[in-house]
Amino acid sequence: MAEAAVKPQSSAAGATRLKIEGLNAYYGESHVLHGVDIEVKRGEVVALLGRNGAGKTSTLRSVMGLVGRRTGSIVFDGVETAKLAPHRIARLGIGYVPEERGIFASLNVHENLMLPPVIKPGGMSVPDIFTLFPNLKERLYSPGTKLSGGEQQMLAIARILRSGADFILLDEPTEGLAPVIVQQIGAAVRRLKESGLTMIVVEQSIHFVSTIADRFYVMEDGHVVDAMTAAELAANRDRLVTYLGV
Ligand SMILES: Nc1ncnc2c1ncn2[C@@H]1O[C@H](COP(=O)(O)OP(=O)(O)OP(=O)(O)O)[C@@H](O)[C@H]1O
Repeated sequence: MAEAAVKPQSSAAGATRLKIEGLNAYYGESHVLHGVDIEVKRGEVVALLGRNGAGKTSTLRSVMGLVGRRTGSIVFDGVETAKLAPHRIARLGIGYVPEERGIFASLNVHENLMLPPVIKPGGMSVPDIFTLFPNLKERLYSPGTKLSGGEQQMLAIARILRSGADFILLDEPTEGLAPVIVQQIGAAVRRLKESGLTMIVVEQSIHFVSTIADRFYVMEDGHVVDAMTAAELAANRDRLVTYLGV
């Protein structure tokens, strides 16, 4: 990837980009998040771990404003976003890659790639995207239906990078993918981090995120029950495995 592919913001590295405090979220009558507290600093890759139904996806959706209702505080780059509409939140530079990937089956790779509007200057150029994910260049005119799971995941990430988002929410990016593709996604995440992007990655297993994340939060029953740094991971692996039931 060329150096200018994703321009790091000028503000100091290590400053807080996202601070979630006392977040509660509801789908209709269903109260799914119960006081989530999470902080992400500039340039970090932060993993959200937890079993099925722990509230990881709901946390990402709350950051984007995509849950029915949310209370508490979600400050992004100094802006309180808890009451903002999803399109306003996206324009601040937050990009969401959902678990289901959302590739349009009837559109080809190029059309899918060009679909989202550019929301912020400094997004990745198409040549740089092809350097990051060469598979996409080879499949440029293949329809969405013909793509493998790995190609769909790469396209879903690429589409968000082109939009100029520099804070990326990745929901279970490796789900159902072969080990060799998981390695490619991991390498891409590391390169994006080197370019200055900040990311939250949701996963159910520690295997993938232990190779990419700086810090880990563990969720259970709609709130954060544990947190650790990458340096603390090895000493706490047994505890993590118990949380995750693996
Ligand atoms: N649209 C919805 N309507 C009602 N309840 C929901 C909805 N989406 C999720 N939930 C509930 O919210 C809780 C948290 O789900 P969430 O998807 O955030 O968990 P998760 O940790 O991401 O798990 P998964 O890996 O299964 O996505 C669960 O009890 C789930 O059943």
